[in-house]
Amino acid sequence: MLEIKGLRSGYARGADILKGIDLNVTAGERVAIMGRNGMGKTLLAKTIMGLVKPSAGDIRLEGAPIGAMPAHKISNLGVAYVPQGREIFGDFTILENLRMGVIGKPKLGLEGLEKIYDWFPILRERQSQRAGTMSGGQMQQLAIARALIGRPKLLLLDEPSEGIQPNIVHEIAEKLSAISATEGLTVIVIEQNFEMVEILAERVAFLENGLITGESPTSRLVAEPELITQNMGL
Ligand SMILES: Nc1ncnc2c1ncn2[C@@H]1O[C@H](COP(=O)(O)OP(=O)(O)OP(=O)(O)O)[C@@H](O)[C@H]1O
Repeated sequence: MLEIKGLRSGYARGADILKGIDLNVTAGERVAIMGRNGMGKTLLAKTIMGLVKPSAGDIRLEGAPIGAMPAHKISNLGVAYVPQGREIFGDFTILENLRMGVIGKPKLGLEGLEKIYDWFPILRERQSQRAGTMSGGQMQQLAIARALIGRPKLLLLDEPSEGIQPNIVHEIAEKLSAISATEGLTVIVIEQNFEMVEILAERVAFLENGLITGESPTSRLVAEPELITQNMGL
């Protein structure tokens, strides 16, 4: 459903950090992108989302070229992004934050809210409270829920385990796997934390020096964990 070929991209003109990314993700698949800090994982997510324009290469979503599209159009085609750091509006209530997930989507209202609340019951319980009062794990659930309420086909997550306690990391990974399985949601997760990757992703692609330098089924990395450090150039 997502085909990336020869993708080059950078934050500054003429300084490409991604130097020819090739990556194919099939519908309903859950793929993790792992790599050392500063390798351009966030840039890859931002480029797929249309927040940074590629300087070369091709990105296709279900066959349609999206590389030159602005972010709101890509969002309307069914791609959602949960950024690193979550970007929750702490002064707004949980429900108000969820409403933001359907802004700019004229065909969607809050009809998906009950399903979202069934997936993340803490958000139902606390819907009228200010989001800034929640724990890191609860805020991450809210950020994911805000992305899901727009009914994406492809969900991009950037370091969702950051700043979250291990038991909540497991819970979020299991929840996302279940949602992906029941809804056919395709997931690309940028993640350094293998505990989340192990539960959530079926396959790992390693990003090193601007290229995808290796790929492996997650099960193989569980059996041979030394492959993780080798592939990450550590
Ligand atoms: N807004 C920006 N303008 C210019 N350079 C940037 C900007 N944001 C990040 N960079 C640099 O671009 C490179 C790639 O950053 P990016 O955040 O995409 O990597 P990453 O693999 O996601 O790293 P991390 O795991 O630390 O978030 C890094 O060297 C970073 O310092």
